[in-house]
Amino acid sequence: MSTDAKGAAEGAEKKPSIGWLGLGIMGTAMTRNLLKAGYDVTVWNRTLSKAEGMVQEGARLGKTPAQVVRDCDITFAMLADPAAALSAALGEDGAVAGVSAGKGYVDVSTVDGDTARQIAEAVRKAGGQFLEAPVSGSKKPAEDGTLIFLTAGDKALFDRASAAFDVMGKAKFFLGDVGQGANMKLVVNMVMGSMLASFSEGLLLGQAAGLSPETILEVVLLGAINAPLYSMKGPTMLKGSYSPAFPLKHQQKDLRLALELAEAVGQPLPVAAAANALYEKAREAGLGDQDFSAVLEALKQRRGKDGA
Ligand SMILES: NC(=O)C1=CN([C@@H]2O[C@H](COP(=O)(O)OP(=O)(O)OC[C@H]3O[C@@H](n4cnc5c(N)ncnc54)[C@H](OP(=O)(O)O)[C@@H]3O)[C@@H](O)[C@H]2O)C=CC1
Ligand SMILES: O=CCCC(=O)O
Repeated sequence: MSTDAKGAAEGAEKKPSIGWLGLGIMGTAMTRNLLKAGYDVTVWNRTLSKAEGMVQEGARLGKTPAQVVRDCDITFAMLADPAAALSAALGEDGAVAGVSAGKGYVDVSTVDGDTARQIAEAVRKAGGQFLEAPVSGSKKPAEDGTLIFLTAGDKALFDRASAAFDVMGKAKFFLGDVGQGANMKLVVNMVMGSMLASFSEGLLLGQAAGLSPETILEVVLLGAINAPLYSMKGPTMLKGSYSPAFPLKHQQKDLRLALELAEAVGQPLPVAAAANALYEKAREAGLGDQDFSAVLEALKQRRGKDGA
């Protein structure tokens, strides 16, 4: 076959059918992009109404995670936390019950390495392939198809799922054995949580000292500490607007998981531990479903309470 003919044959290769478990902020946007790219997608969500919304947009409805896996070549899971990922994979009528030889299961939720390894073991025992693939990037990159996939596990599944990753993302890393994707994701989100907590402290310190928050933001964005995070979140934080792109409860979960990883590998993380305590307070104050930038509000509430 000539190179051109081979290229055309590869281009015409049949797309794998895709299963999707979890239609929250991220899962909804990612599924939508797969549908737009012409994939045959079957969805399941714990709360049925969200899945029905995707059916209106062209997806098929799966009754249980197990049925989705049975009906599809590759199933992705985008679920809240380790408990949700384990329940959808290993619970009654969970995904693993539908796994047989050749099935692929890609968990894109942010979980810890132990959770990913438990699911990997069960999927492989049932004859399937497993890949963890947590993502860097939030609601907007999910909508724009510019996420960054941090994958590890079965390389053959990475290759089979690559075209779908390219629809949903702008970059993909294969990091080796299961657990390394989770570890990379937790490193990134630990830094991010501390950055926004520190930025919030800067805003409040400056304001308490008589500076304008708008000018503080302007100076930050011009200098060496400028980051896309501050230009994205800064303006809405100044307005006190926290419509969730990345819910605060998930940021606190990621700090908690990073601290557990730190304990396991013997690496002290005093800054992340302090940030985690602040996000915990924010959750206690009822801010868990707001964007994680609402950590600013938790700090505001502490003024005058900490002997400051
Ligand atoms: N939002 C973001 O910016 C990013 C989030 N992430 C990570 O992606 C994952 C999903 O995030 P996001 O979409 O924002 O979260 P959401 O809170 O919007 O959605 C969570 C999803 O998990 C489901 N779920 C929760 N608990 C259970 C359970 N016990 N059993 C089954 N399903 C459950 C929810 O179902 P139901 O609708 O029934 O509640 C929903 O589909 C998280 O791990 C998060 O840390 C990663 C990168 C960016
Ligand atoms: O896990 C959430 C990541 C959010 C982001 O990368 O902006």
